[in-house]
Amino acid sequence: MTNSAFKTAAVIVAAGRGTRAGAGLPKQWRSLAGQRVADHAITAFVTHPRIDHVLVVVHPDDTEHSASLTVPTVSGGATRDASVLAGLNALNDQGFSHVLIHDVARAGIDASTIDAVIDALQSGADGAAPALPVTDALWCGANGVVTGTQSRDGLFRAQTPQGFAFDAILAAHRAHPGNAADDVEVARAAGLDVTIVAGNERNLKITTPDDFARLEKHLQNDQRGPMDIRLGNGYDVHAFEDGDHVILCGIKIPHTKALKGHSDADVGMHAVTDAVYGAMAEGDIGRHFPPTESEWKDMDSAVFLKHAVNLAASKGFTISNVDCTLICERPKVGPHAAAMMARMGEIMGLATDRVSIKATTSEKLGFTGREEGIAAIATATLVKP
Ligand SMILES: Nc1ccn([C@@H]2O[C@H](COP(=O)(O)OP(=O)(O)OP(=O)(O)O)[C@@H](O)[C@H]2O)c(=O)n1
Ligand SMILES: C[C@](O)(CO)[C@H](O)COP(=O)(O)O
Repeated sequence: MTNSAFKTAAVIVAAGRGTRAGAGLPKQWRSLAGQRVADHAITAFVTHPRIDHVLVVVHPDDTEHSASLTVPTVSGGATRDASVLAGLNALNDQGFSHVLIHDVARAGIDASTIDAVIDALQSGADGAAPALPVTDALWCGANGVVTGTQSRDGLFRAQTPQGFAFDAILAAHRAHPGNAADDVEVARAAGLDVTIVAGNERNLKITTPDDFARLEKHLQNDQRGPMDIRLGNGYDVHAFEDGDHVILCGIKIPHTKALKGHSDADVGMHAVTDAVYGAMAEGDIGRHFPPTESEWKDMDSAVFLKHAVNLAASKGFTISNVDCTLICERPKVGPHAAAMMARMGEIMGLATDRVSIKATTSEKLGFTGREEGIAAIATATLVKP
């Protein structure tokens, strides 16, 4: 069959009462991730480029809800079979070569599953439907006790949309006595072969109250998009002045000079703090703690780093790692590096294998080589899942 002769309708059955989903509004009219269950399912077909027409089968008592649908509707019957047949009868003689029959309750239906069914039909299959292989062990049971086991070999969990040549499935439904589990059963009773295509876990059928949350989780995961990964860098310099110790990455180290600064002049911690701010495009320490404000005089720089870490957490970021290089001839950093990593990890709530503190000299070149001060450079990685 050429593509021009291939004209596909979708029948979405939505006339059930949803009794297993709990009391109240039938499940198809309840809200899920910002829109009604029915709207999720219908939109997937209406927006699909290979679906030419969408018909929704609704319950006559639901006009208050179905009136706002933007696709044609017909009234369903007392059973799923009867509702499907009502939909097929309504589309008869309208030139559709094929039809996809879908449960409105499978609101997570995605375009690629619809494509897989249509691909199989275009390859010449009488019928095609998505399914997932059974992966759990299967038991028989009675009165809360296992009475036997059942092989799962060759067993599948059937999904919709189930697609068929239009005239063949209409004739099959008209001839069927009723009470079929699905349209594949009806088709097979009429001698049609049905191809299995890959199903999808998010194409679950909302049946019980828990299924709303399960499907919502799938939809949210899909909407979440790629992980947000940010890198920030920080650079700081402090000059030496008279004194007997320096504070580097939170550790007091005896030295022949001190570092000059408004706060405790912890050049390493400042570089890391600026890297965290930088990853969020949140400026630097000076923006959050202006040196013109006396309250930050001689301040423990842990206050600045904690502020940056808390700001990251409030924006949903986790700090994945930080790496800081101290640039100085003296004091020697190596003997203190482990204590520095432990202290920085403690402040940031990070394991020590995510905090790297290392040092280099500048081979006696420049201001660090002349021991006029210490420089530090840092990188931070922030991740939002
Ligand atoms: N008389 C019926 C019965 C069911 N369906 C539709 O068939 C699909 C699968 O049925 P099911 O999940 O069993 O839905 P309900 O019949 O609504 O649920 P319940 O059995 O819990 O009442 C649903 O999209 C449902 O709306 C239908 O159109 N007409
Ligand atoms: C059609 C179906 O969704 C395929 O898995 C399923 O058979 C419908 O079953 P229900 O008993 O009407 O929920």
